Amino acid sequence: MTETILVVDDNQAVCQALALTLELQGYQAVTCLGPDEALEVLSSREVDLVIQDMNFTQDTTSGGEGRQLFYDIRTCHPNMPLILMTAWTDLNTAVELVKTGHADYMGKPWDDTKLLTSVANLLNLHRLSRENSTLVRQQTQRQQGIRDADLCGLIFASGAMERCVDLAVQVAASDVPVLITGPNGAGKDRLADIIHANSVLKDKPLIKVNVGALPVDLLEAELFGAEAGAFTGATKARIGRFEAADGGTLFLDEIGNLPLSGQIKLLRVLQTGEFERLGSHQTRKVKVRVISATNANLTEDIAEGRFREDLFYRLNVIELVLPPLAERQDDIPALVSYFIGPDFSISPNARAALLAHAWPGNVRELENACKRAVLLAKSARLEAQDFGLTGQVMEAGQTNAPTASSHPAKKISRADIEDALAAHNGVVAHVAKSLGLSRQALYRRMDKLGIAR
Ligand SMILES: Nc1ncnc2c1ncn2[C@@H]1O[C@H](COP(=O)(O)OP(=O)(O)OP(=O)(O)O)[C@@H](O)[C@H]1O
Repeated sequence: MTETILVVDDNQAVCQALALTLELQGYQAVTCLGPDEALEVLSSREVDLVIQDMNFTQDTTSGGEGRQLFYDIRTCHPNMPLILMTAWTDLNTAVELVKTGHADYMGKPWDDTKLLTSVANLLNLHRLSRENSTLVRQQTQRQQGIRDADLCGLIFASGAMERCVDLAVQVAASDVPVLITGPNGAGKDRLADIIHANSVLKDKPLIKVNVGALPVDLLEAELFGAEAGAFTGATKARIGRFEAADGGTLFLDEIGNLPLSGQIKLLRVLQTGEFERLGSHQTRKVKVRVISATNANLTEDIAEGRFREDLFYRLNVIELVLPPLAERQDDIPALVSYFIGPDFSISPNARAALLAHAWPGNVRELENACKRAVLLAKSARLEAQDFGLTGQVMEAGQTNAPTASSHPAKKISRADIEDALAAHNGVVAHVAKSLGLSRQALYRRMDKLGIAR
């Protein structure tokens, strides 16, 4: 964008010379011969910088007129960058004015190079301060929006989480589908609660289905319902979760685990609201807002034919990317004090260890570590060893990969699982806990890696 510079000088020749110099540098120059005209221009069009003389009436050399114009401009445009063109008699006044900020002075006759440098510097400074004010304003608005929202007990202190929560609160107002992506235990379920709690549907049901936790053959009956006799063991008719959520919100966790046949049905409900219970030809219709979540790389699943692309775009109208805990370190102390409660505190050593840990199981792992620390603590001041942190620590300078659906969540390796199985004598509940995974997530990972159950 071309920046506009207003030149105010009672000498027409000076105006023309300055305008030419500025225009040759790509600025747009507007000239006027006195203060009244200058103030009129400033009130009627966008100006980015003013170059002004200090005296406008013949035989006046006090600089008083220039000072008056300076303050008149400042009254209406407090941050307007200004360059004062001074004769030696005005120097003291100019120096005094420059001290108020956003201003510079140039002795007459001026040096073109110095003048252009000063113009560029002031414009740059002005741009930065404008950008900064925009950021501050946006942050204040965000914080206000978040303050007014129901955060369902979510604890956070990091900017990354603030942005994520802000987006959740904003999208809550509409009824578009939201896909929450992020690693296990990072708080995707919590974010779904926030979206529902701040939506117009907040008094309607919020139904949650962990798609990954259900056996494939029961999943469709669970989602869409089944008539009696629809499959072995279905002795009576059951309504599905879509019907239960009618008028409200349905949260589909671990959506990446939905088999292809279920994906087709889900796509149809999202498009038309229609579906049939298993074993029935009667078409039913519901109005449900769908929030889904995944820790899987759905774009990879699409490329490998495991997930329908059309369904992905339906679910993913808005994507909320929840960063891993290791990428939002400011949340760690806040979460720790919440989980250990007011009767406990942590030593500086413990704090350092908690910040250095890589948290592959994210907040769930942190919550478990805190519970353990509180149980085993010998005093109210918790030490690093009370948290039992073994295994992964963040390497210096490490930043984990982003968790957008195009990037996989941090992997728990075969060796991690085998080590944990050995350490916990194969007790899956303990292994899952130590890795910060749900039992189902652990089983799925073991199956994928070919580790015997
Ligand atoms: N910011 C937070 N403040 C308080 N508790 C949190 C926060 N984030 C997560 N938790 C707690 O951590 C645990 C795991 O969170 P949640 O179930 O929401 O994670 P998730 O990403 O849905 O995990 P999964 O992918 O395994 O389903 C829960 O007990 C949840 O209440």
